[in-house]
Amino acid sequence: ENERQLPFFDLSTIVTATDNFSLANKLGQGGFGPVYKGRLCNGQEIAVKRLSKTSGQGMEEFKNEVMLIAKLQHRNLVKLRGCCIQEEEKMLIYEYMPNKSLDSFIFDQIRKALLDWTKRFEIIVGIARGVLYLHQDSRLRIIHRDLKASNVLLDAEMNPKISDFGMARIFGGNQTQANTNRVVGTYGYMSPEYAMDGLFSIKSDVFSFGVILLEIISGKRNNGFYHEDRFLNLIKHTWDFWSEDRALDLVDSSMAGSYSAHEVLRCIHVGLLCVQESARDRPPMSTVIFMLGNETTLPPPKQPAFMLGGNHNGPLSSSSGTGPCSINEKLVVVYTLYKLVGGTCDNAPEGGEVERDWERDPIRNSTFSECK
Ligand SMILES: Nc1ncnc2c1ncn2[C@@H]1O[C@H](COP(=O)(O)OP(=O)(O)OP(=O)(O)O)[C@@H](O)[C@H]1O
Repeated sequence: ENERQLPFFDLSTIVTATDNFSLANKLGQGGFGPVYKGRLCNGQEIAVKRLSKTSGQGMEEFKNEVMLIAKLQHRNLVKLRGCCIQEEEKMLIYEYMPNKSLDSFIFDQIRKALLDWTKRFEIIVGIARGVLYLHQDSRLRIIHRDLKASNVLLDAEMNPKISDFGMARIFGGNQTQANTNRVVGTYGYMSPEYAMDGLFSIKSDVFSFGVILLEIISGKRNNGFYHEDRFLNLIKHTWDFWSEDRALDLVDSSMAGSYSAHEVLRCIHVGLLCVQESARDRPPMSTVIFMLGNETTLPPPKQPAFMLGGNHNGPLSSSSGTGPCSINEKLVVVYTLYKLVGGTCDNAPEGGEVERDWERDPIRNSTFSECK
């Protein structure tokens, strides 16, 4: 029992559990490194994230962060069971989620049919509750910073569980610069103030949540989205439909019309409130949950931030021939274009919540300011 409280696993335990990190057990490759499925000798299934060796963080810091994060518990968070450290190797051990990630359902032509409206609505509310816990209810106040459909895993009952929370802290340093592909793959979910100015706050998570919500309803990715031969993104698409009073045209056709139009419209409305251009206008997660579950009058959404998605073969590819241009180059282009067509740039989140990547103290990282 004593051992169970310590979240440290022996390397030999993990080697046995994963059959020496066999290819057959590899679940996938994320920006932090490969992930393996494992089975402990008591039969419990685990997922092992083997961190690439680029982390600059010391072992003691790493252990401390894992101990803090492992204490967070909520039915909509993937449980971090602990870690395994051996010389230069660092691994994170999570509970295993048999249904993989949300993106493997909502963007898959066959599997998306398994998600009817009731289930999709439950998933939306579940994600919202998980994020609220991170923002408000846990001992540590956590801004996730990388909320996206592939970071929402599904358990055996298809309950959504958020993963990868606390990675900024666990991984140390600036996680978004750990891997370029990672950034490119993720920025369809980034709020404009985070993408452009490195400002993150609970409101940048709200923005990402709004994108996931719209993706769940439409079955389309915010990035790399084409419509009638035009490169569009889902946010712009939603806004256009909404403005033309035909928001239901957004709904994933695999739901075959069997949904409550009233509920769907309300959800789209909430999604649009979450992706508003100005962080200040976006509701906090507590309000989001209230709005999803109650018949209150919602304020009209203001124009969202129209960021183009993360398709680096898309119209913003570098022409230099030296590989894709940097994320910031692309975003500057997009954002400048956006401003030229009349968007405003009043993006500063409320005072006190604004944090800048480059000003963060990597140890006493304010993403995790302790709550009283
Ligand atoms: N606890 C888990 N249970 C089951 N599968 C998991 C678990 N954690 C991760 N996976 C799977 O492992 C793969 C890699 O996951 P990971 O979170 O590292 O990367 P990602 O979300 O694809 O990208 P990123 O690192 O940018 O977040 C994904 O296919 C994911 O579904």
